[in-house]
Amino acid sequence: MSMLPSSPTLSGGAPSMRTSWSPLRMVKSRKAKKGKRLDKDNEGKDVIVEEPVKVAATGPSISPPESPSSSLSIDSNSTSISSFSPMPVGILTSNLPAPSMPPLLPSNLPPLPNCPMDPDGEMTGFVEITIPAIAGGPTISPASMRMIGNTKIFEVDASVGCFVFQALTPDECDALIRIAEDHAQKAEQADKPMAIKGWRKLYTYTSMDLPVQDIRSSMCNGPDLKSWLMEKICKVAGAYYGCHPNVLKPRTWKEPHFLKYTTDCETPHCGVEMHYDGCNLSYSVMLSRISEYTGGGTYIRCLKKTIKLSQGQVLIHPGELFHKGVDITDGTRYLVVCFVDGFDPGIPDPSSAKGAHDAFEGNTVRYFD
Ligand SMILES: O=C(O)CCC(=O)C(=O)O
Ligand SMILES: [Fe+2]
Repeated sequence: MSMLPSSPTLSGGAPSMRTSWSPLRMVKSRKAKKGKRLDKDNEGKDVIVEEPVKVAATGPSISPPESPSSSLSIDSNSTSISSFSPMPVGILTSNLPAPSMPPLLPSNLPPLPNCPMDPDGEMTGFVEITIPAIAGGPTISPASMRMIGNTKIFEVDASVGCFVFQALTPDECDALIRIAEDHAQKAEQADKPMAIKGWRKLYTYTSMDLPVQDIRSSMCNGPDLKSWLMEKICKVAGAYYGCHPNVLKPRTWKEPHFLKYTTDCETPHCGVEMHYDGCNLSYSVMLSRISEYTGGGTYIRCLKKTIKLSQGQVLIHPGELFHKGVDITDGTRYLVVCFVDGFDPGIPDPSSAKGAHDAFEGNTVRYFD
């Protein structure tokens, strides 16, 4: 069931309040199962990761374990989510001086959109507006947009729980790229055994990865980018899926991680073949400007769509959806990717059986404010 309108229409009248929609409607109670993914351990060896599903989606009344009360409102002045896994001891080995930091962490986070859920489990307060996407990609496609708090959500397809929103500002994205590259440059210069590690292969299908946590390690007192990113994304993701943001956790210490594609090196890393992430939810924040690379985008197999995000937009999708990172043909494309566990939206991939790597086909879609 696609929520996309059949033709691109612009609703002229006032936005309609939609009360019947809820992603929870699509949630099926399923037997707990294990996600599987080929992975690399800290030493670079291949391992198969089996992640038991921690919280199955059985309905809207989920009490988060770390939540002080069952209320879904969160202190909007809080700048960190206390439940994130601490850094492993032994990583903080660098005594390099902390580089001067751009003003990345805002002192006041924007107000948290309260999870709009009434006692009967209905999502309320969503405003649905049908808008046409603006030309800019090879293909123009309409998007269904709704609000969660002050955040505009572009639903790529609600039936598979796949959506886009503006998570970071362009300045924040530029700062993150600079921080990651500074870190990687230091790693190249650093002497062993105190060496910090730069771009490296952490997963089977990607080869230029860098855990966000490493940044903190190399800066000693660097910013807790991990918590900052998780909070920014999970507030909205939690509200969308109907779970408390604090139950959403990075799958391992490697998450979230920077991911770099470039044609500008000896062994170019241009894309990622078709795969599923095997976690509960995945997010990918686009750090690069569209103009900084050609090709690229995230192809979602069941939707036959390649999504090209604008700088600062994040794509969120269930970890079971098959997708691929389409090859770039020029330039550099940076993302922050995170494999998230803790809440299973219970949305299986509706396309063919897992394991089939079908050919790239379909439209390219961009979403605009
Ligand atoms: O490049 C992309 O857009 C997707 C990356 C991805 O799927 C992954 O790292 O698991
Ligand atoms: Fe992926």
